[in-house]
Amino acid sequence: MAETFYQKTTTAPASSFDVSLRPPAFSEFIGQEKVKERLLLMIEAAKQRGDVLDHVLLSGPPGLGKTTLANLIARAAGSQLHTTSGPQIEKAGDLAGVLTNLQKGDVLFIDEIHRLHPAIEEYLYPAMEDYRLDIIIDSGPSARSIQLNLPKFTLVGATTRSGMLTAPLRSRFGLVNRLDYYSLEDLAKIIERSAGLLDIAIEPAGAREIGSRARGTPRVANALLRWVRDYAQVKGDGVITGPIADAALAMIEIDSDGLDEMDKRILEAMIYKFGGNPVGLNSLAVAVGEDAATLEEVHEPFLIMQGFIQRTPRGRLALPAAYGKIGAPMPPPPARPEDPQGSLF
Ligand SMILES: Nc1ncnc2c1ncn2[C@@H]1O[C@H](COP(=O)(O)OP(=O)(O)OP(=O)(O)O)[C@@H](O)[C@H]1O
Repeated sequence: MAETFYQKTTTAPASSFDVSLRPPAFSEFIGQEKVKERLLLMIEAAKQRGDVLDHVLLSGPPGLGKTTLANLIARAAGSQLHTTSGPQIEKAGDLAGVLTNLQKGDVLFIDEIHRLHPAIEEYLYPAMEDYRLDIIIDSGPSARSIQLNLPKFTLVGATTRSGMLTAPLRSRFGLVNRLDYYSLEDLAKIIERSAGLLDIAIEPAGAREIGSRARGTPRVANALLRWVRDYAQVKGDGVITGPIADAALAMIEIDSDGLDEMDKRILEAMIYKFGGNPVGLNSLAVAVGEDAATLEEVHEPFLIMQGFIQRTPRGRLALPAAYGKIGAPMPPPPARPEDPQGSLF
């Protein structure tokens, strides 16, 4: 399946390693059962009707398989996949170029669709709804609109920030799917599958050890596997056992819950620098020296899911588990203003 020239994977951090491990069929895609079931049903129904698939939105933190699913949707539908991303479409002309290059039934994958410019997003509405593109050419008094008919196509949008998607865009997707973090069982299966493909000897305990520290994320699991393989080769006999995986991950400071140095720095800043008070995203980003978007898309969802922090209307708050993780004493409970020095009752 050839991919078009405008595929520049500047924003998608998939490496050639990721690509080589990408499941080639739904049957090899582990986990996310509900999402798979819905997609397969939708593909089957469209095939029975001889129709083109409806538009699909995939949301969730990075590395959970959105790009992989876009590939699988195109394959299962027997369609050609075209890939681009929100930031790559800078002008209406870029979008027109992409859309007019499509054939009937093709799948257009737009990664980071929440980063599309609002003016460009508006061109997408009639394209998605009526397979029509209205473009304005020229400006001033000679400005005029021309209408292009597009072939029926399927848009697969991926976003790590579904909250940033505008309501009109979201409502134009026939199916909206949120990908969840993977269970330890599924991650262990993914690691064993990847190890098989890469010819790495691994024991089930080794796969579980890596899986338990992979932040619920297949891309992280595969990256850790690669590191542990190197460690096993140099420090052991090449076989990834539980203790080898444990020692290898300790060496790169990934703890037993999968927290890395940045996660711990975030918890420390919240507790020590901000005194355990609610803190805003930007202040936190400055305090830990990390980009606010990375904090929000990568670290925060994982720390929330693990019960270390909470989002409140006043900002991010460290929970008791965070104090336990970094060995800080819990703050005293706040004084109750409605209970001044000795009430009468
Ligand atoms: N369910 C799965 N089973 C097996 N491997 C998986 C699964 N999901 C993802 N992977 C592997 O994890 C890696 C990352 O997946 P992918 O690139 O699809 O993530 P993504 O969600 O699109 O990330 P991003 O949004 O950051 O591009 C790939 O190597 C892929 O093969």
